[in-house]
Amino acid sequence: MSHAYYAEKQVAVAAVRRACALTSSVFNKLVRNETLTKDDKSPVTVGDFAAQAVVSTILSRTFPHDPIVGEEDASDLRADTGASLRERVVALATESLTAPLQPGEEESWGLGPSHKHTTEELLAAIDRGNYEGGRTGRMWTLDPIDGTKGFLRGEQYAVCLALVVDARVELGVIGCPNLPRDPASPSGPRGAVFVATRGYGAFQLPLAPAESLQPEEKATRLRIPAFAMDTLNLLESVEKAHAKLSFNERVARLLGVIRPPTRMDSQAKYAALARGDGGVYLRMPVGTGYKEKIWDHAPGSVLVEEAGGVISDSRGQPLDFGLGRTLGENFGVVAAGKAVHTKVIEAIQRAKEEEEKEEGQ
Ligand SMILES: Nc1ncnc2c1ncn2[C@@H]1O[C@H](COP(=O)(O)OS(=O)(=O)O)[C@@H](OP(=O)(O)O)[C@H]1O
Ligand SMILES: [Mg+2]
Ligand SMILES: [Mg+2]
Ligand SMILES: [Mg+2]
Repeated sequence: MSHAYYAEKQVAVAAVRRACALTSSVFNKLVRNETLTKDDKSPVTVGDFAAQAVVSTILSRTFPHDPIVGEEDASDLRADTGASLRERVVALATESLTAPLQPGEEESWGLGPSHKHTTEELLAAIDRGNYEGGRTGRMWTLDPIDGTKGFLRGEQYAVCLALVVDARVELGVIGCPNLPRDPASPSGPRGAVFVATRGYGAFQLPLAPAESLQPEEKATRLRIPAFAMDTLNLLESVEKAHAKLSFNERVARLLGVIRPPTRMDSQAKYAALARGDGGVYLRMPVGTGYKEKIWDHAPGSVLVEEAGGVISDSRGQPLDFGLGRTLGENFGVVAAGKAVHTKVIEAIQRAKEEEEKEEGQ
């Protein structure tokens, strides 16, 4: 097989799968048995750091010249006060990296029982995520746990990785350990990986590598279906501090949407959209001047586009992944199937006018 970025896709899927196994095990070992309440936020911190160490280690072996824009850095772990956290991160990352090779993985990726990983190497791997981003060249962007709050609640979160080349997202991988495999059976088996390479479509793969000896074999191609306004619903953030949900309500009313919104943490929202489980991703800024991070949208954007959808800011302008670690000026994010997207942008305009009128009274 030799489609564009095929090697990158194989590595990225494997890395995200390893990181998903790690974060699930952190949740089972540390969160569910209440270690969290004793030691405040550290379980998630441990999960974030260790997952970033694992993905970055794999990328540094396979694509040593590619910089990484990652959410986390190791400064807290290097501090004297970080000693116990550091030990746990090193143990978790080592356990994950030295687990037996899975189908499709190679020992030269730094994986398997024969490899040693020193503390300094793992901290350096985390710190490789410090790249400042930019308009030209290749770079990866990594969110080791997207939807931290969802992770802690045992709800949705995602391990997210994208390859950006000259400010264009070419490849996106989103691992969703808690997402139902089949949206038609919400209480059925959970866990899936979503992958899109630009020009080659969007796919859902099994979370467990052993279930897909040939990665394409068990892949389901994703297309956003056409929605009528009475079947449409909004996909939105759980956290009120992350998005202006009252504005979403206004937009839904103007669109004639009847179904209630689906609230879900993380880029699992983009995965749901890509497979037709919800018709619009709508995220409006809350007015605090927060700048959206590229790792929170890069993988989701290519997934949605390859599923036949459109993603833009709330004025219909493309998202710009070439500005650095953030999307710069924040005017929200809208993603949907083509026809619906146009209607949502219009409705947002009307909703803004409505809001301004009310505020002016
Ligand atoms: N103030 C503010 N405004 C907007 N967005 C913010 C804000 N603060 C955080 N974040 C980012 O939101 C990421 C979580 O994804 P969502 O907001 O889609 O989900 S949810 O809010 O948790 O339901 C979350 O990603 P993680 O930190 O990886 O969990 C943040 O990057
Ligand atoms: Mg995030
Ligand atoms: Mg995160
Ligand atoms: Mg975070």
